[in-house]
Amino acid sequence: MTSEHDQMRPASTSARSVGEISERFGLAVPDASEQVRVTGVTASSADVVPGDLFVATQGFTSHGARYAADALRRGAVGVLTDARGRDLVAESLSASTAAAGITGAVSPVPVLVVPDTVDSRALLSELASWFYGEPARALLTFGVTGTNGKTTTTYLLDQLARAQGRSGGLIGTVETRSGDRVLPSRLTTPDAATLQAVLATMREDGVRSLAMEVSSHALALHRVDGVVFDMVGFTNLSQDHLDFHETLEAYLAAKMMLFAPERARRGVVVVDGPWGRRVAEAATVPVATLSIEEAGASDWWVADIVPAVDGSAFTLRHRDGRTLRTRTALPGVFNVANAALALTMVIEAGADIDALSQALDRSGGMDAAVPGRMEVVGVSPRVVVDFAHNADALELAIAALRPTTPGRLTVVFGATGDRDTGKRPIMGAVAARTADVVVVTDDDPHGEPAEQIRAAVLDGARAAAADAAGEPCPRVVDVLEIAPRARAIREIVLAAHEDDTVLVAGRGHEVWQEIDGVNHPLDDRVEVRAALAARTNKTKEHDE
Ligand SMILES: CC(=O)N[C@H]1[C@@H](OP(=O)(O)OP(=O)(O)OC[C@H]2O[C@@H](n3ccc(=O)[nH]c3=O)[C@H](O)[C@@H]2O)O[C@H](CO)[C@@H](O)[C@@H]1O[C@H](C)C(=O)N[C@@H](C)C(=O)N[C@H](CCC(=O)O)C(=O)O
Ligand SMILES: Nc1ncnc2c1ncn2[C@@H]1O[C@H](COP(=O)(O)OP(=O)(O)OP(=O)(O)O)[C@@H](O)[C@H]1O
Repeated sequence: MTSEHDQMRPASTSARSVGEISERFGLAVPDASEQVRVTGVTASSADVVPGDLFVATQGFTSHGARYAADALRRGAVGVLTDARGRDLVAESLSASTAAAGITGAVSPVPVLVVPDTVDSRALLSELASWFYGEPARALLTFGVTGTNGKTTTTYLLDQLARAQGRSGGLIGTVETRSGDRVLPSRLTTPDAATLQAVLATMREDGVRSLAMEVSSHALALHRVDGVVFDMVGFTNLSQDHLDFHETLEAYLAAKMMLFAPERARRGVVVVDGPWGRRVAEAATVPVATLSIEEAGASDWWVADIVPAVDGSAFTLRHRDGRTLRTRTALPGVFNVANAALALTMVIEAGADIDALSQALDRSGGMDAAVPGRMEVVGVSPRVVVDFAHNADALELAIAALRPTTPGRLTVVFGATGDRDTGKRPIMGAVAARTADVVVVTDDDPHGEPAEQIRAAVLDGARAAAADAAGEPCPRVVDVLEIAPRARAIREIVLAAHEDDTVLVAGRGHEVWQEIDGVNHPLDDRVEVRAALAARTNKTKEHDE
């Protein structure tokens, strides 16, 4: 494989000729090129493997056609692009020839041009799905959308597929998994060409069930147009990603696209909030409703939740009397919501509730561990690493840990640069309203000065801490600023008492911190373990 990145491609694909592609999609192409054989499709020059058709679309930062020379050098046998892209392909090739001299020049390839009336991203989806033989049809497909809980719910769906004896595939923020093959993911939902190649790989690997996260970006940018999910699920909606969607209404509208016949056959919607109720009402495919908060008002609901340090037991009930009692090892009521959604999706997709119940009893419940999601890295003091990176998730994560924290609850977190700036003070305020110690540090600053991001978070935290101090029952909240992040984690873990809880929020499974376009290694779990080890050594030295 010549790609810079690891990727999943099916070992065998039926080659299609350029003539076949141009005819199928009504694209003009020079006659002499019709016999050129295409063996793969990609939208990223860095991912090209020899024989690929390189689909060059207009992006937000550049036009893919600018990378045509790179794609050809890696073995692309054709380029599909729009009218502007055709000119850019020519520019890219002549610039590359000028730079390399005639001997290093890449040979021109057929360029298929998409008419102005056609959306190139939508065409990419349709083309990739057709090219790989509509691989989604070979799988039982589950798609999950919502602001929070997608990753967790897909891991739980994957576990349920395995409990039912089906080999599972997974696509989401943390990783992409086909049978035993695992790759770290670059996006939550991959671009259409990558997605269809992964689905074709799963079909080849004998995977029978797919659990996949479907982000709002993916829906808005046509990444999943080539899939009609057998079952889709909606977790919740709260403020996030407004740098992209601009308004919550537009964000909801993007999520809603999943609940239409073009994208899904059926769905399950958590209706514990106004947004979920709107999704259920406006869906144009049949949906079952699920509530965690209210019994009897929806098709399914959760009852008898018994929370514990190591997860919660709960009962899922249907209005027709069907029930299933099980447990999830993930802490917090919000994880009961994720577990109940996964169960309901599987049951609504046709699983027998009693057989499922027995399978779960045998395996000890829903014990899927999700990397960086409420991951307990230390027990005394308890140190939990979580991916909460918006106000709603942060509040719920802190609330989930409060009942089992005899001492003080500290939260260490920051906000990302260049993204949804409005959520920063809200996150600061939420943290100060719910934790005892708020430590504001850095997340991924991207291209923004880190101190500017921290200042916005601190504004919200300090205002809420002042409010807490003035309440009838005053609450003392310490608000600290410590950077960089590794130092914040180390200092807080070293200073914590044994009965305290430290929540390190926002980065979960991530292993790189991006500052000004440069990736620096940073894994919260590694930093926590190092701080815990330093703590142990300090205690030993003290005892000696
Ligand atoms: C807004 C957005 O989603 N942008 C994604 C989109 O970028 P774009 O279309 O603007 O592309 P571009 O960077 O202008 O480049 C134009 C074209 O040139 C191609 N190119 C570019 C460079 C190169 O060397 N060679 C090359 O061929 C690109 O593949 C692209 O087709 O397509 C790119 C290639 O697939 C993605 O890397 C990029 O994700 C950016 C980095 C991103 O941060 N996306 C986030 C916001 C995102 O998609 N997040 C969601 C949800 C997350 C969540 O719920 O928390 C997700 O699904 O991950
Ligand atoms: N059902 C839920 N409701 C609210 N918050 C949740 C829920 N499930 C998880 N969370 C919180 O959101 C964080 C992210 O969870 P998860 O990764 O499962 O969601 P996600 O939708 O995949 O997020 P992202 O798209 O950003 O990767 C968790 O670490 C937890 O703090």
